[in-house]
Amino acid sequence: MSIQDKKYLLAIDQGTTSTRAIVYGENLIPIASDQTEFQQFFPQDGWVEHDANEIWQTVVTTIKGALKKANLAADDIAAIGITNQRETITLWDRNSGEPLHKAIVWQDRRTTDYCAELKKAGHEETVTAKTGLLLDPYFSGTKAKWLLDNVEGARDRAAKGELAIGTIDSWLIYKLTGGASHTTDATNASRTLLYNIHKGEWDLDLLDLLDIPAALLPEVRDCAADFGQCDKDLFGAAIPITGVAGDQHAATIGQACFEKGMIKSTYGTGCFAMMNVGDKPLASSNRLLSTLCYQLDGKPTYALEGSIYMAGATVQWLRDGLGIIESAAQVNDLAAKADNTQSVYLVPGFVGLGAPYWDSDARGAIFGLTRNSGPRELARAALESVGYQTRDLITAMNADFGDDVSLLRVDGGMTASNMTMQFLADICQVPVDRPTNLETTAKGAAYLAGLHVGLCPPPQDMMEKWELDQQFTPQQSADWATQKYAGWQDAVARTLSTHSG
Ligand SMILES: Nc1ncnc2c1ncn2[C@@H]1O[C@H](COP(=O)(O)OP(=O)(O)O)[C@@H](O)[C@H]1O
Ligand SMILES: O=P(O)(O)OC[C@H](O)CO
Repeated sequence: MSIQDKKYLLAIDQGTTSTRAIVYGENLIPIASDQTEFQQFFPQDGWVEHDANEIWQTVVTTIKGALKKANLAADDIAAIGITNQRETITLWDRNSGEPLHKAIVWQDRRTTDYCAELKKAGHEETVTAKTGLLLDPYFSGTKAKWLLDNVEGARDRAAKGELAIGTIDSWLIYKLTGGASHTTDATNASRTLLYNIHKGEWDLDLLDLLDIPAALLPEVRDCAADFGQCDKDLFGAAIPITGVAGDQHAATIGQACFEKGMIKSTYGTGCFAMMNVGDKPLASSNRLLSTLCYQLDGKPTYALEGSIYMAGATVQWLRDGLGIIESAAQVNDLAAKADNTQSVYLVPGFVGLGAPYWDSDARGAIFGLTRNSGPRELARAALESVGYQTRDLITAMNADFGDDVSLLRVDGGMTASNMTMQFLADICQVPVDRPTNLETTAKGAAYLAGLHVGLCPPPQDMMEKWELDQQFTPQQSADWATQKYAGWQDAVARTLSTHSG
């Protein structure tokens, strides 16, 4: 069958806790999917690792599972798109394809001291100017250096050209193509701390600073490009891989935020807000990240990003840590019964605070408890913390962008909570739009793959096809929002590790 006769696309969504494969039919309608979780390793306090081989196996089984459920053969698939947890890094042997160590996950804080040393030595300004990022252990570069310094023999073997390094997309492409392609896309590259977002290339000064040999790194391509073909022995046909983007970038594409000023916010475990800022990078003066939004036809489009570590994960804490609910969905009924006269604030700094505070040493705190406070007020405070944190990001984005955000597109598991979405609209004082398709990440990856093989229309058409499920408009006054938010700001100030009280 020639590629023009094939109607189906397949997206791999390789996330932090699970891997999903989704088969799409015409007009990007999902027709079958398969999902599997994999093990999280916590070898020390603050360390988080994944077994790259296990991830690879989950990709193989979910692809086979999704094809089976769709009743299709590999030969029916026109192209594969890959989207992935970002920043997580793995080092492997180029010949055997075996990892030398477990992958170091984006949440891992083992390079905190090294980042502090680099900051102290005055390197942050240069790093931020070149990459748009901050000297934080979140990003891949310092993790890559840790691997080279700590895996026995890695530096020698790297010097001999025997090793390869890459983010999860790059690892999966390598495995899918039977070792034929060591590539990545510009969005994933832009999260490594090694990629110059202005020049669109690996930055030799930064590679030098972090002591990482350039020969280890993958070749960087557009998001819709030829990344190689699957080894036909894997699924029975040599399916081309033609779309790749980091998960938050793919969600921005899946939400059709193709115009400057459009913003999406994804509420899963954490929350990641991304604003399309057009064809020039916008340096943040408010501790946001300046990053790639996507790159098509060799032309980069840039974004401002705010990353929050705890959104739905705070609801999980109510369930698993406090035991006051049995399922995430129950939080809504509980919160709906909260006493409106109480002002309880929960600052979810369980693993530190992300944007715009970037305080690794802060820890969670609850303020405003009275003798009448109980599970109901805590449930409401947990949901509201998501709204307050989003207002933090929007305030920073408005200041950086120079124009106020007028609409927020949302997606992710937590958007099922109408109460959270209404509070989000009220506290941010902007309409919140929830689309019919909440699997925007996988959809974005499938779109990129389809765009390259001519199965998907240009971005403008995608914007017209975006479908609203429900809009939440602000029901409270701006004064109400300002007053509630002032209480949050006070609570955060008292939670930061620099607070002296
Ligand atoms: N009805 C709900 N109300 C509030 N939170 C919810 C609800 N359903 C799911 N969640 C939260 O959403 C998160 C799951 O969203 P998902 O997008 O699947 O996350 P991820 O892709 O990061 O694993 C969980 O942390 C869960 O606590
Ligand atoms: O896998 P997720 O959905 O938790 O996303 C992780 C982000 O890409 C980390 O930057």
